[in-house]
Amino acid sequence: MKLNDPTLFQTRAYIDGAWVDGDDNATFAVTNPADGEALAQVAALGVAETRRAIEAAEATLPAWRAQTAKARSAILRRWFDLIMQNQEDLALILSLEQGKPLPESRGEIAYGASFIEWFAEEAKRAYGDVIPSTAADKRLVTIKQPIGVVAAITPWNFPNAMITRKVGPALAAGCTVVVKPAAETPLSALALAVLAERAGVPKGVYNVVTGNRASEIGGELTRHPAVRKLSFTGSTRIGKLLMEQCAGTVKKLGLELGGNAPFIVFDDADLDAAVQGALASKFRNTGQTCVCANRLLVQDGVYDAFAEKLAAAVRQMQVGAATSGNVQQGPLINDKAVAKVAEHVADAVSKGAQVITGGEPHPLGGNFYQPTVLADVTEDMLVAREETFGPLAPLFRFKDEAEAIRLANATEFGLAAYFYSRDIGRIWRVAEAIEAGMVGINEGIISTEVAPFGGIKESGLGREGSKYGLDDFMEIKYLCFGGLNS
Ligand SMILES: NC(=O)C1=CN([C@@H]2O[C@H](COP(=O)(O)OP(=O)(O)OC[C@H]3O[C@@H](n4cnc5c(N)ncnc54)[C@H](OP(=O)(O)O)[C@@H]3O)[C@@H](O)[C@H]2O)C=CC1
Ligand SMILES: O=C(O)CCCC(=O)O
Repeated sequence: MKLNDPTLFQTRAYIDGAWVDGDDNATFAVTNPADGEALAQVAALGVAETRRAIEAAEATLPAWRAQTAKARSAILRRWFDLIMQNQEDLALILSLEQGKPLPESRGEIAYGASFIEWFAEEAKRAYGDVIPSTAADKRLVTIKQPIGVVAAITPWNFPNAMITRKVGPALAAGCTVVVKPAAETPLSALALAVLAERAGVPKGVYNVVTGNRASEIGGELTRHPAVRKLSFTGSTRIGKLLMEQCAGTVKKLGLELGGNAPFIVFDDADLDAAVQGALASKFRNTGQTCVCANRLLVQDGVYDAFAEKLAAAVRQMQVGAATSGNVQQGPLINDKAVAKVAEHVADAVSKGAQVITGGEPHPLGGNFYQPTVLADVTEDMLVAREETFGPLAPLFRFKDEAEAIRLANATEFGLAAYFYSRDIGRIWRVAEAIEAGMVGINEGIISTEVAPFGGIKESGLGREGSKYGLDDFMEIKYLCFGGLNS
């Protein structure tokens, strides 16, 4: 890996401002999903080291939260500047461990940095209230205070931005953090730690516990009473498990879990715009985002035309390794991910779906799968219920608006949804009827640091980013001042 600044490449965990090995010196391999090449052996930590990280975060909490919001903001701003100054190196590390094409990785670094910049600004706006009193001799006031030590467990699909979207508001609020990055992608988390240290984040405020025994690290993070909030992005199965584990110490929870996003194309849609939106939403990060369109619902009158246009565009997509030039689709993260796409395709085809394009592992082999479009997909197929998390666009057919809404909401998930229409009445009706935390209307890309990201139903709890994001890391304290008449 040829970096402009080789010191960004770290393989030891970062606890209390020091780079550390696991107590037993164990390591685990981080590989490039494009070719299986070993990139690094990274320190594999366990329960004892996790506890030390929590204790470091606890010890430094009083000093960090005592700093003025302006002082914390200045440090975060320097961290943002350093991330952007090192965008190219960070993007390369990210692409090699995660697989997304370099331009997408550059985009993720800028997106990730934007949360640090945004919360550096929001740090200064954690206002309380003065509540009109119900008694003449009392004054009622609220203040906001940092919740305490935060644990963040992050996924491999956004190795940078899922950390900054949690750590930015936590640090801005005055919390300290222990991050456990996904075992597939710890190098991006460690590179962020190098820059945090350089920016002046004090020791113990940002800790990174690397490891490949997630249940041990997660067990300690959810058990330890000093951890007051757990922020998790990942699968619904693990989110539910962590929720149970947090019950014992009643931690506050932020959960960004799975989705099953509908992408609806009505008869009156601008079809070319809908195709562009579908490409962006479905195939971003090779289909591996929780807000990726999972079910494309297309109205009868435009079904064939949309299918043809989408398939033509998908056939043009270049597939390859992240660093191999003009590619739009990288490898999937691992062989399990490839197997899930293949299972969804096989199940759909066995029940009558038609492959319009793709439908097979890519000739490049390994973790590459062809970008795929399936037609005649129906509700009894696996793709209707499960998140594929891969480059598969299944086209369902519907007759009218009521059926579209019924199909869209026929899922336990409620993260993102998208629809294309030019009828303003329909736009309002559908936007209000859809059960999702985020709705893209004539738009396939909805993520930005200034808007609230999060889901309803089994897609999670809380909102990240935006003016609401800071509150999730703060407690409201009510102060009742009495005795004013004496
Ligand atoms: N909402 C989203 O953005 C994401 C959704 N997913 C969905 O989940 C599916 C499976 O992906 P997968 O990577 O297995 O997702 P997981 O939920 O298993 O992993 C996400 C994070 O949780 C950690 N983790 C796993 N098990 C535990 C545990 N028992 N205690 C504490 N932490 C734990 C992982 O660590 P480790 O890496 O060490 O196992 C990782 O850091 C995907 O196909 C996709 O459908 C996946 C990733 C992100
Ligand atoms: O898949 C995820 O969990 C992260 C969503 C990426 C985004 O913020 O758009």
